[in-house]
Amino acid sequence: MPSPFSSLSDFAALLRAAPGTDAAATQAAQARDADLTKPPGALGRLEDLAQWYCGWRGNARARVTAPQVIVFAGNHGVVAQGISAFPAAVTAQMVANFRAGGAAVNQLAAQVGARMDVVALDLDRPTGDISLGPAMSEDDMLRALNIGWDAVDPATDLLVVGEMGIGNTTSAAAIALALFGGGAEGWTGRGTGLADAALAHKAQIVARAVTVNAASGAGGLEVLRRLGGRELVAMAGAMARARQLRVPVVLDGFICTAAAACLHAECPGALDHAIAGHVSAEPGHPRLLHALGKEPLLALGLRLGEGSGGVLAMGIVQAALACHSGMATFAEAGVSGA
Ligand SMILES: O=C(O)c1ccc[n+]([C@@H]2O[C@H](COP(=O)([O-])O)[C@@H](O)[C@H]2O)c1
Ligand SMILES: Cc1cc2nc[nH]c2cc1C
Repeated sequence: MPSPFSSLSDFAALLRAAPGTDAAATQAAQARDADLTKPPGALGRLEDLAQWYCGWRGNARARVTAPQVIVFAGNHGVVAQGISAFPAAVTAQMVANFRAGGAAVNQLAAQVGARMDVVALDLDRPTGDISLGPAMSEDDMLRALNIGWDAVDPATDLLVVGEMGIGNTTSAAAIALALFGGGAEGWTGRGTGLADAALAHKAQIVARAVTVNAASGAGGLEVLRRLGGRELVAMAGAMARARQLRVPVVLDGFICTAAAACLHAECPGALDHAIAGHVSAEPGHPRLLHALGKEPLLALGLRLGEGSGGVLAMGIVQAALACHSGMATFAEAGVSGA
């Protein structure tokens, strides 16, 4: 199928024209919820989740039957500045591990019955060092957006986009700083486990990246092009495709949320089909979720990426829909109402 966008402004127009929820399905799901054999509200956030999901799927009695996780991988020129505890070679090595089934996300995807795809983006051609200039050209960004867009299975009904990219917490922190301001220190964390001395240096690199790229106040897609990585761009492309298909998205950690925040900055409402799966231990993540108005489902101290926290939260969404769509009503079960 030919790409539906051939410029960043085409892509932005697609975001603005994206579909919303089905109000009738939401209403019918609310009515069903009120009839189920439980005290009103007793399933807490599971009830909100189920109604939200039914609205996006246009089905008042929906279930999650075809979840998908896509792990995008990219390499980052800024690694040359000494901002990660691990060498860039680990990105490709972990891609091999994902493909062999040996990573954490492989085990978690199997737990929830999710299809898992691994997409490596030009690992032997890292992005430009963002502390010196833009990460990528518009052409490069369009390629990565298209790769993300095409990676979504049109038959999926719940999507997690995960990532692998040594150095990408520096990109994510720079994106957060450019979009939401404040000091670089507040958005900069240890990533894979940086020591104290290197952490202060990393915050300086984050601040420099935003200044050098004049990224504060630039549009969301421009911020993503100048400060992102190919895996972040592909995640944004996949999340936009999911929206077009009315497929709900579960966000993962700091990097995934930074990619998502660029869509939100470009087009407010672009993340209405997305929920926060978890809050990671990276200190910028709770701040970013707060800025996006997203309440995480889980808080387990994860700081792995790969889609791991998002996939765990998929299990909660599946459970919410199993209750909503499988429970008996008071009338069906012969249970007396209040
Ligand atoms: O998801 C998160 O919140 C998260 C927090 C810290 C690290 N990571 C993962 O660690 C890698 C980036 O860390 P770093 O230190 O190399 O920037 C990348 O592969 C991410 O998947 C992920
Ligand atoms: C080993 C390793 C696994 C990862 N998975 C996601 N990011 C990662 C970073 C490292 C270093």
